[in-house]
Amino acid sequence: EKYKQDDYLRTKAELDPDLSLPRVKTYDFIVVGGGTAGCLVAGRLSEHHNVLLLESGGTPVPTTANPFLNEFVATNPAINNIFESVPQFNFDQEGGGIVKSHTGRMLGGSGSHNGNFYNRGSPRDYDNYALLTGDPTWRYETVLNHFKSYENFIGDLIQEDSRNEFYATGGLLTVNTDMPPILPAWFQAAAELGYPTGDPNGNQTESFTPAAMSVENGERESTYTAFIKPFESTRTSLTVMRYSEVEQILINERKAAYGVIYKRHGIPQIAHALKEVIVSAGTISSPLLLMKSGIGPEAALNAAGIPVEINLPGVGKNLRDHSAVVLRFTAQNANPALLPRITDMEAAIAAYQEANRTGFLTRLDVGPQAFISSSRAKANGEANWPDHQIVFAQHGLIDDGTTNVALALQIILNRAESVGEIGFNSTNYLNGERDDKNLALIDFKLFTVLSDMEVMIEGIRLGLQIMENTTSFQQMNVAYTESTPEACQGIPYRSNQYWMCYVQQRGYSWLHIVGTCSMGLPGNPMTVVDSHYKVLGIAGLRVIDASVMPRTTNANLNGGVILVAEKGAQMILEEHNEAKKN
Ligand SMILES: Cc1cc2nc3c(=O)[nH]c(=O)nc-3n(C[C@H](O)[C@H](O)[C@H](O)COP(=O)(O)OP(=O)(O)OC[C@H]3O[C@@H](n4cnc5c(N)ncnc54)[C@H](O)[C@@H]3O)c2cc1C
Repeated sequence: EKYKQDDYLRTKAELDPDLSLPRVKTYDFIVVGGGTAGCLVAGRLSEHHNVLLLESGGTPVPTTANPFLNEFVATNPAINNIFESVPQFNFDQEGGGIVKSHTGRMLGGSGSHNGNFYNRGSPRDYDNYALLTGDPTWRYETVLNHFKSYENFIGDLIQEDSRNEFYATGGLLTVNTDMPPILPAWFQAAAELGYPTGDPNGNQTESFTPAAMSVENGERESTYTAFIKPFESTRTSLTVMRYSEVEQILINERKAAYGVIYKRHGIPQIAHALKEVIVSAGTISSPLLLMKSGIGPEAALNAAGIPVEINLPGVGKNLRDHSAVVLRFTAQNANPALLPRITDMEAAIAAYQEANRTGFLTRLDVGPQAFISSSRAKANGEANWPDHQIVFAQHGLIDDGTTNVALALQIILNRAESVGEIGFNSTNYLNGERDDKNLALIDFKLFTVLSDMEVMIEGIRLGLQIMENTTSFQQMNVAYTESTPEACQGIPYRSNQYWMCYVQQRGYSWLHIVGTCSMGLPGNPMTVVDSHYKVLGIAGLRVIDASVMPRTTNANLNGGVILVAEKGAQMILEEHNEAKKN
């Protein structure tokens, strides 16, 4: 609230004396949304062009910097948009089936409140994008150069001999490895079950791996801290406007985008773009902004009374997500060397506050992890393209004087075949509603494809094996402690039917949503943008964020979104430099 008030006073002083008429200012590029993708794109383009970045939130609060405190910042409505889904019937039934998606509303976006897990995904994910778009530059061997250009990889590796091929230092965003004391036990469990060990990035294959994190010296690295914050006060070609909500993209009679209408602290403003408007408002708000501007499925636009600029039926469709369940355990004979806990909180905080931060609070609060190929993946000839992920977590981090330590495994289905959508609430729109939270009809539809449920149950069974059937964890006397959901009472315990019921009751969205402005082949009716992110049928307009990814990657998403943004920024710079030369 203080940040907002300070920014409001600055805005008022700047716009005084005339607050009644919108100002019109002109830039080369306008970037809508300063989240994971938008901050990188605005930062990179402003190295060469005059750029306006419009973000509906403000500067991230200091609490966002600590990797351990993400749960306190991820759900606070002052800095997040909290969207409610339409009722879901295949998961989250114990929670009422209304899923709350909390996406960051601040510079850095969801990358300023997320868990700091950093995974690129599988090379096969990008090879698949090349197939889906018909553009070979999406193949991993090519996008690897983009990963290397923005990453500053300073972490340890399990496969040290792969360092030169897959990693680079010198990029603006630091990536590190989290090596918790439990890692050797995790790897031993892998060996007992016949799985290899490896690294999560580089060349992800079926393996147990450490977690990688976007953390430097104990502080969160986001695209805001890496690409905007260090340059904002000195780079005159970069203008960042906070608390600035874009309401509409301006499109002329030649079907070219030439600017945006936005409200800065509620004060109407207009900005014009000489070159391009780039929408980076995230998987929920990007399709909504397109629809508010007349770009989307004709029927939905007609129902809302919005003049149709172009009929693109794919806008809001193809919602893809990671679906998850958690299994809880207790280590009844925990080895404190492997599962250390904080015995002195003040000492832990003091260690964190040293110039060279050390200790518990510099680490991730979850990890290590495993990437597994299900029997469905194997039957599809994709043994080398894992489709689920298992993430270990130690809870109860503060020592309570007992040897009992709470543990959990998250089982995540990363390459789900179930497809959802984001519809447009035309009734609310006709009633004058413009807030995305009241316009989005989010329908995840997770687990609507039966084989997704089967893969999830396979993952659950593997999770139980890791904890219950390996000497590694049995030495700690690990026991499964999750209660039976009420709706599943009476179903034979641990049968497939039981786990199906369990998933329906307690399954949840991992909030790694993509695909609602999907890249694709031009002839595909679901395609919204081409492989260069250009909106079909409208000149001067691109979408660059998670919404253009046609499928989720096989891992936490942020690394993939940063890649999408870096590739986009390089493409735009090349195209406009070429244009200048010509
Ligand atoms: C709770 C949560 C935890 C996650 N944890 C992880 C993790 O540990 N590791 C990982 O890799 N990934 C994680 N993710 C996923 C990852 O953070 C997101 O996929 C990624 O940040 C999406 O980037 P984006 O640029 O598409 O959107 P966002 O980062 O969400 O950015 C969109 C931005 O646009 C702004 N905006 C929206 N509408 C407008 C408008 N009309 N005008 C102006 N501004 C607007 C928003 O305020 C926001 O800042 C998590 C996501 C969530 C929600």
